[in-house]
Amino acid sequence: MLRIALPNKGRLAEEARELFNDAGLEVRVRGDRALTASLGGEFEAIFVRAQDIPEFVADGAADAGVTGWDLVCESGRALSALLDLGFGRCRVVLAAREDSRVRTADDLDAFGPTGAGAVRVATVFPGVTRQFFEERGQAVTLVPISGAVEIAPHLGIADVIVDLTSTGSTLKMNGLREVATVLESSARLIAAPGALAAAGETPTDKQRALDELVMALESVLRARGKRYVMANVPREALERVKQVLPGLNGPTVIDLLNGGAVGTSAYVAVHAVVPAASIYRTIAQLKSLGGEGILVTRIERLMP
Ligand SMILES: Nc1ncnc2c1ncn2[C@@H]1O[C@H](COP(=O)(O)OP(=O)(O)OP(=O)(O)O)[C@@H](O)[C@H]1O
Ligand SMILES: O=P(O)(O)OC[C@H]1O[C@H](OP(=O)(O)OP(=O)(O)O)[C@H](O)[C@@H]1O
Ligand SMILES: [Mg+2]
Repeated sequence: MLRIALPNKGRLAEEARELFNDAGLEVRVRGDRALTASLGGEFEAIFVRAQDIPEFVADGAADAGVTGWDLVCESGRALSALLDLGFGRCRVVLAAREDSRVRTADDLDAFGPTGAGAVRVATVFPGVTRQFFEERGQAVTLVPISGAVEIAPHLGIADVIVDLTSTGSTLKMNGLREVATVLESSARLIAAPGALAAAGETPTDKQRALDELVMALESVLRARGKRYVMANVPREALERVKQVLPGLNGPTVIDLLNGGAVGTSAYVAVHAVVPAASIYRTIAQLKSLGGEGILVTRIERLMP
């Protein structure tokens, strides 16, 4: 049995569950507040706080987990990210009051009447923050707090903060200016390196299950940004159509057998996988090349 730790609530919970569902690992919860669930086959989920997942995976309480990279870094544990899951994108940043003189991290050196070392940094990421300033050779005083960090500079308990941002609206709303990026984060699938080989169960079974999980999630993530396009296009426009539809290995071209001999029909069907972001342009280009019966569908999984 491969046990996977998933966030029970908060920013990452819903998208993690959706991704696993899309990959065929349907979360079958026994009740509203159940802490474990079967994912079918040899997979089971435990639902815990995103903050605790790095510890659980590092200690072997779970074989793999889904959590934010920021939390993995903060834990300081040796964990590998097997996959970037693409959601929960945010940054840990250094921010100062808009009305302060601090515009870059270097400005902290000249901060305050007592000089370097006097800068107080409020954060829920003391580990990541300490490492950031250590690497820069700057002495700071950490003010660890557990939430609502943005208010600290206005309360006079800190000069700057290190906190999460994505759209930037919380910083702005609180009169703060982003000064430097400390860390870029997104949700990752994590595992402890070498842990599966040491587990009681036949190591190859767990490792194989984990490999299958990675492949299943990867194929769903790859498919999300793509669309499958089908169209009937004039045979004489085929070369230009190929420019529009590069596809994975170029489009699949299928003869339309409307009574005539193979290779003689005026139209051919073309199928291709294209980036979802430019689908509107692909359709317009196919249209202008005489394309008809254009059909676009989502793809569930994609394995190259
Ligand atoms: N604004 C955001 N945009 C994108 N991802 C975010 C954002 N805020 C947090 N995250 C990601 O989600 C993770 C969990 O944050 P979440 O808000 O769910 O928990 P929390 O508020 O830190 O803790 P809790 O609500 O359990 O007390 C973060 O560590 C980060 O990886
Ligand atoms: O740049 P933005 O898009 O404004 O996002 C940043 C905010 O999002 C997170 O808080 P969240 O909304 O998760 O609330 P929380 O403080 O209860 O965790 C984070 O702690 C920031 O406060
Ligand atoms: Mg939050």
